[in-house]
Amino acid sequence: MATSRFHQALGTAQSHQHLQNSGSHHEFGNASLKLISKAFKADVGLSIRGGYNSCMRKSGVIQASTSQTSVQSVSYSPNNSCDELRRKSSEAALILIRHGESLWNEKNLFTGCVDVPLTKKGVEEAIEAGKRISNIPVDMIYTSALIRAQMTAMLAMTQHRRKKVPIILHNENEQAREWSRIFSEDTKKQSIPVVTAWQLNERMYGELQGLNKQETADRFGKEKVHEWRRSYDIPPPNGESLEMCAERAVAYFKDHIEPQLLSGKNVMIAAHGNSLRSIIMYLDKLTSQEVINLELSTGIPMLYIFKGGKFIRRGSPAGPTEAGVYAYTRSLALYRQRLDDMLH
Ligand SMILES: O=C(O)[C@@H](CO)OP(=O)(O)O
Repeated sequence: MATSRFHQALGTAQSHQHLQNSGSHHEFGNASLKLISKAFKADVGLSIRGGYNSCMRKSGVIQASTSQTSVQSVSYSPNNSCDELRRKSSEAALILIRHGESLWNEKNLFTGCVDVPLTKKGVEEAIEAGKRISNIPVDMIYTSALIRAQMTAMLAMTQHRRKKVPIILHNENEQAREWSRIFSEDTKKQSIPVVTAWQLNERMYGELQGLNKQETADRFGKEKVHEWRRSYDIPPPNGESLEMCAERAVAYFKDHIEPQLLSGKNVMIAAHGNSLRSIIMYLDKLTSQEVINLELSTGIPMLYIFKGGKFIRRGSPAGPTEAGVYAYTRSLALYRQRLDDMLH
């Protein structure tokens, strides 16, 4: 019985850490983006990514930059001679979004791996999230296998200024792959591959799935239910603990998503409260005590920059305009400037 560990955890859990309010690492604060873009105008000719791409082309490693619709075509070679240069010079954006409100969030039911769609409010949250990331580059999208995460990703992308088309990859068998082939290179260039992975699913909530959260707390006690919901290593009855969820979600992140970031691709992940908590625990190097206090709201995008092998949290866009709340890096400011130039 891990009650004492639970009480210990509860002691440190007095003030919950809401990521969207944290606002840490805001390098450029509230400076207007125009000013940022101007300040870094000198960097325009010296595109970091350009240098990296030519290096990759020379080495024959790069396939089709952002245009490929098959993840299999991405080749990442850790021993490549250009790797060091790439690691030092390139940066990639990583956006994490917990899905918008689902019909079972609304009813306060434990959901886990039950595949429930969004509510109208959830649809609106996803669209709002999309507005906040509409100036951040997205080259690849990863979602769980569950419809609420997929709806969120797709709805968010309807707001993106670049207007690329997110396309779900069907790699389940040879026929699915063959039947979903695209035969135009131009069309491929205007699309974003969307990879669905069960490993990013919500924590499997075992025998709590479908139960009302309040009724469960009334029946088993508030503390026991908090332990099931937020402790790191105590699983709910016949379900996954956060630790077990991390074993598949973080492993998937390291094996499949990190190599994309390393190769300079900007990635968005649409997933769930607990699969994302486990990934954030890895990114922010949180302890099993600290992660207890980590709460994610529905439909709030979080931005990380991957640079020099490190993940830097750039705050979370909680304000009305993303420029004021995101801390843009030089490359992001440049990307936005290009969008402005292209669209005006
Ligand atoms: O029901 C669930 O699947 C999750 C997320 O909504 O609940 P909890 O807040 O307990 O992690």
